[in-house]
Amino acid sequence: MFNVNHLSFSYGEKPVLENVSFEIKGGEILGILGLNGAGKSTLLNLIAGFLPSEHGTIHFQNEVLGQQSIAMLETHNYFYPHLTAQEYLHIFVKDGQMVDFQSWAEMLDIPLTQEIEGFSTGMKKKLALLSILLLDRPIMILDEPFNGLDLESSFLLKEIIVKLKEKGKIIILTSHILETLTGICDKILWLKRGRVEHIFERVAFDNIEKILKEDWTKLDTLHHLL
Ligand SMILES: Nc1ncnc2c1ncn2[C@@H]1O[C@H](COP(=O)(O)OP(=O)(O)OP(=O)(O)O)[C@@H](O)[C@H]1O
Repeated sequence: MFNVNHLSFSYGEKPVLENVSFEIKGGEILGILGLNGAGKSTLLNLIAGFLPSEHGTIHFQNEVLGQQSIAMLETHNYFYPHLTAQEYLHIFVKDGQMVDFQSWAEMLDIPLTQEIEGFSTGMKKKLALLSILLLDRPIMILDEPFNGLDLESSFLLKEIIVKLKEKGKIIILTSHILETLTGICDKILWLKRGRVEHIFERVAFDNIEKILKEDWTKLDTLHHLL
């Protein structure tokens, strides 16, 4: 079980997350939904330990979450440009771990011997994704993993996420595409201005769009402007 309890965070004087709590079981996928600036990336960065948590607790299997339990795919991926993909991936391989690089690379269309400098955005995303798959941690955090992926890669990524779930991983992901989240998630947490507005269980997924639209007040302005 993975538990986030009463997590709050501010950038300086600016509060960004307030009293965020949720829990996920092994083999569950939690989607995080929220408008731009709602605090999704901040929440994921706190969980991954990239930001210092100030208030609240994060536990995995009844212990304070350790970084060795978690792997995160960030929205933007940074690489040393003159490494080849293969050299980069080798950084993540554990002693004795057998990896069929060739098959992975062919499946994801990653040119193994090419320097990362010449990679497109989508290729970099897939390389970063493969690197965290090699880490094989029990908790996988994917911040907008579908951004920049072509149709085939998006389809493959969905399959990968479902396989990871079947293996008992805990997966937390964000997406701005509602259908992406409703298609694969077990629960969807709606983050609104840094607070948990609602956690939707799968049975309530059909209502999400209606509920979100009721919350949006800008349509009148749009009709007025056009
Ligand atoms: N390094 C930072 N310093 C100060 N404020 C920040 C910083 N990073 C983010 N913020 C602010 O924190 C709030 C939440 O940002 P965050 O990136 O977590 O939102 P998000 O939900 O991931 O947004 P998006 O959907 O646009 O990616 C925003 O108001 C943003 O301006």
